[in-house]
Amino acid sequence: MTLGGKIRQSAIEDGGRGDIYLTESVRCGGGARENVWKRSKSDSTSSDPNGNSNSENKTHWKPFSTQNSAFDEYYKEQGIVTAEEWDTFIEVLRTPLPAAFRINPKGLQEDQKESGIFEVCSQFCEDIKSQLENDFMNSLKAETTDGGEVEAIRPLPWYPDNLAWHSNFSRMQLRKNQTLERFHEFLKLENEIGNITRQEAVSMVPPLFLDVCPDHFVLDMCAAPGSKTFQLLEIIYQSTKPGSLPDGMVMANDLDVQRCNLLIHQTKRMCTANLIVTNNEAQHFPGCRADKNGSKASEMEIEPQISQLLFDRVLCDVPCSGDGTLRKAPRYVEEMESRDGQWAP
Ligand SMILES: C[S@@+](CC[C@H](N)C(=O)[O-])C[C@H]1O[C@@H](n2cnc3c(N)ncnc32)[C@H](O)[C@@H]1O
Repeated sequence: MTLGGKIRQSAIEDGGRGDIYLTESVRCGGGARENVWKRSKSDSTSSDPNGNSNSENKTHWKPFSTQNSAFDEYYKEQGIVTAEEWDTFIEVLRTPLPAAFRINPKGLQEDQKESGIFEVCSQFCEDIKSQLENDFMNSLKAETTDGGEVEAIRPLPWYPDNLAWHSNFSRMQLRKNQTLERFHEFLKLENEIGNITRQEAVSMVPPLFLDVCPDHFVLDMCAAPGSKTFQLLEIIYQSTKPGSLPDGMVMANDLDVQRCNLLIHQTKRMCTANLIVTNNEAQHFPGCRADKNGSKASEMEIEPQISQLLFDRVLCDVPCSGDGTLRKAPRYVEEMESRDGQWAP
């Protein structure tokens, strides 16, 4: 399991000292998620039953260390980061990762894009964009004036149609006051029903480079937990008429069956029939037989020489070091150790 898939976390930096405080998302009884702070044992009597945090009780929470000499030693041994770049590297790892999310454009039609008539076919997408541009961009700006940030939220300039957004707020900041909480609730709700997907900006890049068309068959070889699978589905749906299915499809594969489960949970928000989830080793992925032109099963039996299914695009998002996750989950800096030459929590 990669670090990213292990736990959903967010961090907030404590003003002057550079210590990083961590919030964890935990599953509560009814399936709802609530943020809690990690506390030292001696603080057990001062808990806030509502999980609220403020500047008064913040002093009770234990900061996670962002120092680990074994981590430094391991990295220096690899020779990946030069001595001159070392301080910058560590500084970047200590900087919390900005939150980003993408609007699901399902049903946005190319021809309607030109004529400017979006309302009927992609009502949700346009409503969400309008709410972000006309409501939250202004109301959240007021929240950042003393924090020095100019733009609280903004579209990522390199993502088409202003569909991907960057937010300067951490999860804890989003809970700080009513205006931010309203934005937080908006994000949570729209994410739950599939209108937006929270995904790191850098993770949105590879599916864009694939230049996927609505009729493409795409194989996502290391797909869980499914952020890029969801994005690929969005792309194949983007020019499809509402009420009809795209000609393309995504086959999403992962070696880890539990992570396949996560993937299914993520992608069911898309309500699509154009997704197949498989559980195989990518290096031994079996050949698939199917007729892209849509022969019926009965016809396939009559014609067993049906050709091997070829994919138009293959995305292989192989496991990475996971070090970037330290920016979201700084406690791993302290917890990680080198085992058999592998760096793991
Ligand atoms: C970086 S993560 C993929 C993230 C995913 N593409 C996303 O955007 O949400 C790498 C994935 O590769 C899977 N994996 C590792 N070895 C694999 C293998 N031999 N075959 C297929 N999947 C593998 C892991 O289970 C993990 O889910």
